[in-house]
Amino acid sequence: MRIDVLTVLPGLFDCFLKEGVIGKAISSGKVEVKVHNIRDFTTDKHRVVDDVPYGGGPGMVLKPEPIFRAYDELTKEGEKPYVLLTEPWGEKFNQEMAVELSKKPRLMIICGRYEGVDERVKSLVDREVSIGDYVLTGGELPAMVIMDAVLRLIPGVLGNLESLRADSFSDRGLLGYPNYTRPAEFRGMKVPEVLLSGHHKKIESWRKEQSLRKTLERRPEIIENLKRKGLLTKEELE
Ligand SMILES: NC(=S)c1ccno1
Repeated sequence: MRIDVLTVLPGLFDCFLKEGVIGKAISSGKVEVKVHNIRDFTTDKHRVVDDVPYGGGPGMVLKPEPIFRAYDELTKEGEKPYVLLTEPWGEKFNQEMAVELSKKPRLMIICGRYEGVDERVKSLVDREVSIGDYVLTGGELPAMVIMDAVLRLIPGVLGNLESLRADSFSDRGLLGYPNYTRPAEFRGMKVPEVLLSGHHKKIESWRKEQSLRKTLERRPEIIENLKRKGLLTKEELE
């Protein structure tokens, strides 16, 4: 997969693209991520990327020209990207969308900033995406959240596919089970005996029960939804 990011603050991505699982995936060539400074696509000597809103009002709006120039330049060759725009009022990002996006060969993420982008930029956009109902100083952090959730799903990026399977939200949207590691007792808190038993069937059923219990406690609507769709087994319903 290739991802092109358009932003006025490229430096925000430096650590994200160098460290951890994402950094390794990029350095090993499993995925390609290119961050582009929208200012590099301006033509004036002050490299202006924003302007006051028509009709008045607070703040500044990202101008269309530099973004269109960037899009035209970056899409001259190769597959056309699926274009996302990160904005607070976009479609809510979730694991289902992450899975869908992970199957695209190429993405472009336009990071909103200031009061937002000129509305005409949206003629380039396939999906406006929000990571939550709150307003940030810009769309760069949402872009990193989306890239993290999407890139980890690319085959070969996560060493152990098992951890993908055990993800929260990956089994019918159920929350993940509790995890423990050594020591077996820490400050009087013991690891559940079943996890020390070596009995894989019992461990699996304990994990399933914990996952259902946690989902029922924290996200009962997910259980109701699965019940309505007939996606819970008889045992799980008991
Ligand atoms: N909630 C999102 S995605 C956002 C983008 C910019 N500000 O908030």
